[in-house]
Amino acid sequence: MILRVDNLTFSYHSKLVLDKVSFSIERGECVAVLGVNGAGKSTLLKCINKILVPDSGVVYIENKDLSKMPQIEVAKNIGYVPQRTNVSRMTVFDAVLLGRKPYIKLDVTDKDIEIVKDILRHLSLEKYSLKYIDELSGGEFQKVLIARALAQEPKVLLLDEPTSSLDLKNQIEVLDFIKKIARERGISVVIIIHDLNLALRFADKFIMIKDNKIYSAGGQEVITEEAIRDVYSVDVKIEKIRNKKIVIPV
Ligand SMILES: Nc1ncnc2c1ncn2[C@@H]1O[C@H](COP(=O)(O)OP(=O)(O)OP(=O)(O)O)[C@@H](O)[C@H]1O
Repeated sequence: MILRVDNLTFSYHSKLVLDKVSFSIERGECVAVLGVNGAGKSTLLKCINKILVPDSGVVYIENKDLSKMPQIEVAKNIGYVPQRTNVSRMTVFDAVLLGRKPYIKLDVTDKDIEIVKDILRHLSLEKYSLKYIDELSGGEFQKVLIARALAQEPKVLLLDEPTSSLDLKNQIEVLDFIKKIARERGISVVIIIHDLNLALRFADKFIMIKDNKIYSAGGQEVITEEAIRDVYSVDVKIEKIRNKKIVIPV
């Protein structure tokens, strides 16, 4: 088991957001976190990434208590792509190289450069290498953030709506690439994603959050018409095409 969240409770001041949330993720598994706006999904990722400190509960990475881990170790273990971020003006290459920061002692090594080049190539970002990140489109910038997190070679990758600015082709390409790299390198992925059909295509497991708690968790079987009605207050029909579930709002 790579990541274990045990009884995590978090409040902003007196507002309870996460109430005794527990789940675990195996190596190479991709897990989608689902729930309405404001359900606490981003807060959950921030607690896992030690940006926020939970009121109670423990996050374990390979059985090590995250709260006792030095920040540099956290950075080697967890890559995080936030929903919104400000990055100072730099080239795409340098922005992705920043992902190597936890590993760089004195100088950037050939290995660091190779890793960055390889990821840029895989995400079709090579042509933007020397472009400044503030000259990119929203979707291109989102891909750079994903590339930076992958350059970190984390054990756990946390993605907060990483494809929200991407066009359909890029959404599929980027998610397929993340899935492939997760499988090959045994990276566990936790992704917040609003598009249920994209989630069904990408994720091995699903965690549905409602009223500060986990409503249900498991494989595709937890994505049912009833569950979606309960969690999102929306009526949908679930069909199967080529044995894959498709969610259709009715
Ligand atoms: N810094 C903050 N201070 C106080 N309340 C906050 C803060 N950040 C988030 N909240 C509140 O906590 C709740 C959970 O927010 P969070 O961003 O985790 O939800 P979410 O499920 O990720 O939503 P979305 O799908 O809209 O991104 C919301 O009610 C939000 O208003």
